[in-house]
Amino acid sequence: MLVDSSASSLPTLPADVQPAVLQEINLAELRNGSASEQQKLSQAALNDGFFYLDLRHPTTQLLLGQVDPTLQLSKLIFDHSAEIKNLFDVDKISSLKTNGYKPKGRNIVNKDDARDGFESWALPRNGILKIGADPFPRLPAVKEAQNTLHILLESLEDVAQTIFRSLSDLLGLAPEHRLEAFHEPDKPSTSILRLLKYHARAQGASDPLIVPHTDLGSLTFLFSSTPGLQVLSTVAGAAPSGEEEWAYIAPKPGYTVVNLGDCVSMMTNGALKSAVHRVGPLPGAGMPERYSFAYLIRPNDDAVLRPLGSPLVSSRGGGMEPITCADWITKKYKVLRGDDRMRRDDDQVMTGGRKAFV
Ligand SMILES: O=C(O)CCC(=O)C(=O)O
Ligand SMILES: [Fe+2]
Repeated sequence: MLVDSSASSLPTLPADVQPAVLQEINLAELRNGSASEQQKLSQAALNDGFFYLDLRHPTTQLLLGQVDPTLQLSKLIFDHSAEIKNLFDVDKISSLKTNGYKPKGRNIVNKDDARDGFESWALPRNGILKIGADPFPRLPAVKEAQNTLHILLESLEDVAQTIFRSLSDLLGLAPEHRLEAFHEPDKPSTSILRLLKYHARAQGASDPLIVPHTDLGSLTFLFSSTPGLQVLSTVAGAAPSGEEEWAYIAPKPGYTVVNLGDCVSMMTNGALKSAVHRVGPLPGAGMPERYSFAYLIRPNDDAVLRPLGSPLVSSRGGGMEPITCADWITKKYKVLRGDDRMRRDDDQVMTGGRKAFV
């Protein structure tokens, strides 16, 4: 069966669940310099770390048109036998985990070593956009989808530039410190398209399917038509205590869910928020089978992450040692894989110290 994000048979959030209330930003208007859209982006970036981006304008139809074909590719890929998928084991074929397959259960979801409930497949932005000379071993199905993937990534790179411009204006950054200068579209980076398949789980188990985490990148564009994504709330709409601090982010057709990641948070000493999120079962309904994909934009390979000079960026305390994105990837994956269990700074690495990684 083909994946069709408009299919009415897809699960929805139970009616009594109050979803997170996020800013809704119109991309076409943001591009045109709309003050109200810039204001909403500032609010989202300084407070929530998550927002909805409206892609329904005629100028973004081409991008939106690649969403279902990408979900179809994802289904095709995960339908391969374990034997074939394991030939592309991400931990064997890619040192920085930018290309290949991760089977279900390889990552931890808590400090007791419980294991995740999803398969994922990383596709390297350098390979798809033909930047640099890294080898790009891939399945025939990926080769055949090259046109879709190229349009998807090129379009999202362009959207990211619009967001970086607006955030750099907000921060009042000097030209050489502007976020665009760290994310040049024609320079190599460790950006990836991550395809995800969550396995169905019967009602009852409460463990998340993916560990509470902040994203290892600068900006993430998320696409899924099935609920399950949750944000640890500073976001309006979520209750203030206990389990209920997790608010579901309802899928919104025609929109992408965008979140800020570790890199921009580190570059602004936490002024730009990288929100903790996870994927969990639906209340009273267990976990439905769920496909999603995320494009994680990361800084260029030569960028060093350290706080930038801005009136909004505090130069005091809380900042981390300067680090390259490659070193951050290595450090974070050690925690994620459970290689380096129970270190004192695990929660810092996984969730920016939000104590959500328990
Ligand atoms: O599947 C989702 O909705 C979220 C995936 C995610 O958080 C990630 O890939 O970093
Ligand atoms: Fe994430």
